Amino acid sequence: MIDGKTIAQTVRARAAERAQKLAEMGIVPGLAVILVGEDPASQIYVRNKSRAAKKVGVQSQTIVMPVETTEAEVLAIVAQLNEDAAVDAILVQSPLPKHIDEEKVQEAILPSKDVDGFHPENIGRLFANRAGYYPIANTPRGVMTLLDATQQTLHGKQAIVIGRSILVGRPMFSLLERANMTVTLAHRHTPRAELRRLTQQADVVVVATGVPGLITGDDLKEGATVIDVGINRLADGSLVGDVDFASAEPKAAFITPVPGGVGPMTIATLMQTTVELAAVNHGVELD
Ligand SMILES: Nc1nc(=O)c2c([nH]1)NC[C@@H]1CN(c3ccc(C(=O)N[C@@H](CCC(=O)O)C(=O)O)cc3)C=[N+]21
Ligand SMILES: [Mg+2]
Repeated sequence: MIDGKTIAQTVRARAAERAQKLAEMGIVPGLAVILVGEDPASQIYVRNKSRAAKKVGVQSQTIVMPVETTEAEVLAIVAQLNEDAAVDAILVQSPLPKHIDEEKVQEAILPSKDVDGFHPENIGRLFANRAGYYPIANTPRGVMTLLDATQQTLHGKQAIVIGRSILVGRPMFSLLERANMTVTLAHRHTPRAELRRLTQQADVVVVATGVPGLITGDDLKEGATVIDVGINRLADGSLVGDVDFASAEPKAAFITPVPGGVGPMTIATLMQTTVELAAVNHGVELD
């Protein structure tokens, strides 16, 4: 079992150390989170983010806006945060209400404050495998930290990513390819039988679809590493991933639980990225 909570704690502690170093130079990393509407899951994540920020020494502010907020109003807040020297990192919680063009909002955030790594300029840098520092989406980046903690060789092995979102699948594909894996990107149009054939070959399976129980033990190769990015709340209030844990766990060499796997890692990585942006934006070199 890959213990996301413990690994997240290690990442947070390291971010706290670096934030402390910056504070000694008079730089307090600043994170601004914009939440539009009252989606209950989003409220939980945003609360978790501000809690983590407090622990790490990141100055965080959450801007809560009503569901009827216009796109222009969101863009105006983003513009204001772009100008605010105390703000190093801007995150607009997804999903936004349907009347707001999410891509337009993502593109309005300064690439140098784009803590989610969703701006096309940052995505382009990642996809093109450019050198130098730029923010990378926190969920897939956190997944790489989890894989690193398993201390296995990725180089030359096979990976499959299921789901092609900007939040997870696309950047995940790039990061695994960068680790010199052979990567397949599957999605809703991949025929079911084809998907099973592909997952049965894979050494690393990353599932990010929002379909509970999509992947079972029968879909896996013996000894696979299984990363479950899904978070699905069932009618009884329980939280499950996209992987049927009970059947997958006996076949997997490593597997992440839900909750307590990728979720806490995403938040810890967000703190890591915020501290890095503060350093880069103030021209400070961190070790
Ligand atoms: N701009 C933007 N950036 C994001 O990174 C982003 C987003 N929008 N929208 C939604 C997704 C999802 N996400 C999660 C964060 C924390 C947990 C988390 O803390 N999960 C806990 C459980 C939380 C619970 O009880 O519901 C766990 O898995 O153990 C989950 C999911 C960030 N996302
Ligand atoms: Mg500051």
